[in-house]
Amino acid sequence: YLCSRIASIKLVKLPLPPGPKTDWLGNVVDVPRVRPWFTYAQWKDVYGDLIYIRVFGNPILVLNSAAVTSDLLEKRGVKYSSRPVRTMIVELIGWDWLVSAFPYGSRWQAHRIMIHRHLPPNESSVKCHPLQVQEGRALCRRLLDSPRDFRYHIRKTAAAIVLKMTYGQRVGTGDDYITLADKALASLAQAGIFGTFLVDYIPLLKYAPAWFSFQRQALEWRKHTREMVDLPFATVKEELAQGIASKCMVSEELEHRSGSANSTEESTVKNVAATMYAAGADTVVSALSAFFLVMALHPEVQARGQEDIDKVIGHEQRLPLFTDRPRLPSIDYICYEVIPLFVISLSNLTCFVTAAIKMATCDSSRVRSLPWGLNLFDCVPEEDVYKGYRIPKGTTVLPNVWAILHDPEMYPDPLKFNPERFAPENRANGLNQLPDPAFGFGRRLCPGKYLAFDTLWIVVASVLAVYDITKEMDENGKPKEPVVEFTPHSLRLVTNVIVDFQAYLSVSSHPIPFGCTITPRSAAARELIVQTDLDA
Ligand code: HEM
Repeated sequence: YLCSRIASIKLVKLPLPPGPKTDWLGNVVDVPRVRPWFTYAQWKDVYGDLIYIRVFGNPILVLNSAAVTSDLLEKRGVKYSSRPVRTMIVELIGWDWLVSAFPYGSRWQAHRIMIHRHLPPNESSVKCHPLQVQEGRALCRRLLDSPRDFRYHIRKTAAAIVLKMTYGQRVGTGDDYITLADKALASLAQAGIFGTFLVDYIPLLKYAPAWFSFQRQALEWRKHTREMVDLPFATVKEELAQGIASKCMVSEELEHRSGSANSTEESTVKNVAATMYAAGADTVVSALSAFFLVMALHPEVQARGQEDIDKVIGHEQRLPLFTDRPRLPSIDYICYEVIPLFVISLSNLTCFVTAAIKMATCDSSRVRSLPWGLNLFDCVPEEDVYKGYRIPKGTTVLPNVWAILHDPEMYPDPLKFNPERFAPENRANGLNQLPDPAFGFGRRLCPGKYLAFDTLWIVVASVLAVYDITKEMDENGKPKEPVVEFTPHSLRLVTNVIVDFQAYLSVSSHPIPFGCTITPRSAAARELIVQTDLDA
């Protein structure tokens, strides 16, 4: 007992990690509301890779390099994988089913195991490939009919893959679910910012009578949140009872239990399915939108990808398949370089920040990224010591993914959009590592990583095989520069997020609406789009 007392006294004496000065309330005053990750990256020169700040009294530790992120979130994953419970969002509005918001523990683990049954942790989910090929082709068809609606089409593509996989629903019949999910996800956008409601600061207020306005609001949102989880699940259950259910995650899990799932098992299936949609649809939309934007801006990159596709399959008069992938590395490079362009968020901390970024709009200055931010994150459940610093219990940890993916020592000329950086000859000495930090770290690493990347790959390959993406023309026939800015996050679809401190984390960012022209590359390409079977 004495030893542990002495150890804890010693711990208290250890210094906190360095960080900027605080005001008399203990808050850091000069954290910008917009793109704080840039400021954190700049503070690296002054304070180093670990920066400790306080906001509204809450301790926050920013991790500014891949090395410290790996040390804490990966090597000490047991301590650094939890999430704080947020009163308004989780307890009152009912986002208690969102796996990405679960505190670390056995409940999270049971859900995670089920996710891995359907999304293998270290490899592509090959059984999803036919669906992804099909949706890539369907997208090409839709683009032919109404190319100007490309944003709407890619949203359908992303939703279709996750919906079919989880609930066996096709988009069309699944559109109702998309609307339902949008309504629920909108509550995250509106209530997610920590502090929007007083109950975030004073959790005891959750016991306030139902006539309080925040309670009424929470109740209304709760209805949508519950419906998002319950309704599609009930539909699959009903279809199973009638013997007409398609093969999908929910039907497989329920069949596996031969209809005798207990209520805990049933709720695990429900939660996992709804989380996959919440986590997987909007993030992929961000990626695909960013792809169209950079293709309009970088015709030379597009031409290089098309040239490779033509060499590999052009003469076969067909659209790409996953089996072509080993021979089409340039498509992989484009996808890798697109990933740091959009933001995902995740997190129990968050933002609402204007992640609007000026990406390069002209030939000379190409910016490789930006609206990105800090990856989500974890709260420390017990005091820890790292590099001689004390990390207090309850500290929220923010890995600054932007800084990691734009570290000039790792990614030379990091703001240049340059897919070729990922070619083997440019990756010697640990340079230009794949942008894996975009998918998180350690035990909470995104389980949809391979699914997401495969979707991106097949869409990029299919679209480039048959379309040219160019800037729109103005009334004088001159190219119009697309608006190159990113939203702080999608107002309608905020995925994966438990939003916390305003200006501390970015959620999910999309390019703000921009125009581009999408035309078939040739008459043969048009014919190919029309003639190709959707099924691979
Ligand atoms: C480009 C697309 C995507 C990106 C960039 C992305 C990124 C992330 C990140 C950064 C996290 C948090 C990881 C952490 O806490 O360290 C996460 C969590 C998660 N993602 Fe993704 N994701 C994407 C697509 C998907 C897809 C398609 C799915 C599934 C269909 C998915 C399912 C999940 C789930 C279930 C979690 C929660 C994991 C947990 O808390 O244990 N994601 N994602």
